[in-house]
Amino acid sequence: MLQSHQLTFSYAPTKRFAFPDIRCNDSEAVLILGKSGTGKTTLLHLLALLLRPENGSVTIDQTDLTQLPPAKTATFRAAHVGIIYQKPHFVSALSVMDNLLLANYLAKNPQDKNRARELAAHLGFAEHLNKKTHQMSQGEQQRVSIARAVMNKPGVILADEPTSSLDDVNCARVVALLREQSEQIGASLIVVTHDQRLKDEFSNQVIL
Ligand SMILES: Nc1ncnc2c1ncn2[C@@H]1O[C@H](COP(=O)(O)OP(=O)(O)OP(=O)(O)O)[C@@H](O)[C@H]1O
Repeated sequence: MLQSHQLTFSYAPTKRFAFPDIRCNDSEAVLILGKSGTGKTTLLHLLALLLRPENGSVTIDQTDLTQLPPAKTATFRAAHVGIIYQKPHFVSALSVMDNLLLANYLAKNPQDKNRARELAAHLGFAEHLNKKTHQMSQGEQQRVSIARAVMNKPGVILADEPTSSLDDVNCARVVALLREQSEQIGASLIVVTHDQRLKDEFSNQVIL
């Protein structure tokens, strides 16, 4: 379960954001819609504590992230939050398999090759596990991103514009996979986007 309360953030005194509260129960999904520049990525980064809010709190599975000592934040995030970025960030020197296992390592969990193989088979990139990520198409890379985000069965999945660069077929496929994976592990799924194609896919919506 994810809940934010009265989050505010400033990049500069003239650029201040006060965000609506977000609540997303286990196995549920919330779509956060907004035009370019309304602060969608900023909000997502606050929810993951990649940015520290000026005020307010972010609670994930009963832990208030804003109260965690900085040294514990990265490990908590790695174990409890799966993040899918608009453009996937991988370690280019590593294989697809090792990029997936890195998620386990960063969360201080045992490396689970079987889970990586299962996810790859289910998400349709089993034959690419030994490749480097740059040898895959954008749609394939997006599916690897989803697999990496759920490697540790996190309580929360945060997706930043997961579909904006995809065609309609891959857009529908990525949404279906995100929902299916989050329901399977009982995670809260938060998607931020300006992609109007997703409007009809989610009943819980927050407009920025
Ligand atoms: N590091 C930064 N320093 C100063 N201003 C920033 C910084 N990052 C973002 N901004 C500004 O804050 C505002 C919100 O940015 P943000 O990336 O959260 O918007 P967004 O809604 O995700 O936009 P888009 O849909 O275009 O990705 C923008 O006006 C942006 O210029």
